[in-house]
Amino acid sequence: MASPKTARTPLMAGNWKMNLNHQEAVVLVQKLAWTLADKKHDYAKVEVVVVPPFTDLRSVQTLVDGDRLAVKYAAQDVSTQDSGAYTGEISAGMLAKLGCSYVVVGHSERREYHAETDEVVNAKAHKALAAGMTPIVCVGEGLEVRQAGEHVPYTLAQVDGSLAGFTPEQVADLVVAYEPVWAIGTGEVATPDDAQEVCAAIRSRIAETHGEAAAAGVRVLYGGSVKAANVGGIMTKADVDGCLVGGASLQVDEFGGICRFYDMPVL
Ligand SMILES: O=C[C@H](O)COP(=O)(O)O
Repeated sequence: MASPKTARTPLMAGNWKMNLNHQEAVVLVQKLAWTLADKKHDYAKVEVVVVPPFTDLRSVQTLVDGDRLAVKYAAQDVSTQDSGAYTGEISAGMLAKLGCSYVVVGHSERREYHAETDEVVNAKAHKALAAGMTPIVCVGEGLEVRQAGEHVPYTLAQVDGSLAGFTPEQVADLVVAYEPVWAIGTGEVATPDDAQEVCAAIRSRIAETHGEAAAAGVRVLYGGSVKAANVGGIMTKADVDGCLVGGASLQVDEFGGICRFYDMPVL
């Protein structure tokens, strides 16, 4: 398949989940920017995205704008609705107004604790894109599915459902994050070959459903216990274009190291 990895800009996204208040958020983003500035980080070479809780976004926006930082930021979720009587929901328009570049949709914790189906994830991804943000569409199997050897078809079914109704041009600009649930927050990182197997299958499926150009453009991330120590090996894989990082993104040195993956040992 014609999908040279070099044509895609690596993306490192740090999903803070329900951690850090708005003051702590500002401190972390400042420290991250300083750490990367010390290394003369080229943000055009590796995109850096933080994904704070909703309550932190305005403070992060103020810092990023005020200090003209190249760090981008994203939301962890978005409503399927535009406005109205949906208590607790946050619309894509609100997030776009705050300057979010990306929106994570369909994270396994949303799928598990909030019963989000592929249909809901798909609706959220469409809302994000319509508002000018890039969805980071999460997919991935649980332990039982993995043990049954069904992880590839299971994940591809999620890809099909979550990407329904997008044009090939839209898919080319999307981000898909493969996160095997058994590797999230457990310390059980998938091997680089495990990550490559499913990320390659996702790209092949997109080639079938949306064409070669979409497959060549779409960025496929791996997520699940990524750390500075193991990112080097994961990023050698041809179909892994970056990482969606949880726990390690709360530590500046860890996440800074992950963003500098090409300086890290390949284990
Ligand atoms: O969104 C991030 C993933 O859930 C991975 O989390 P983790 O790096 O803590 O395993």
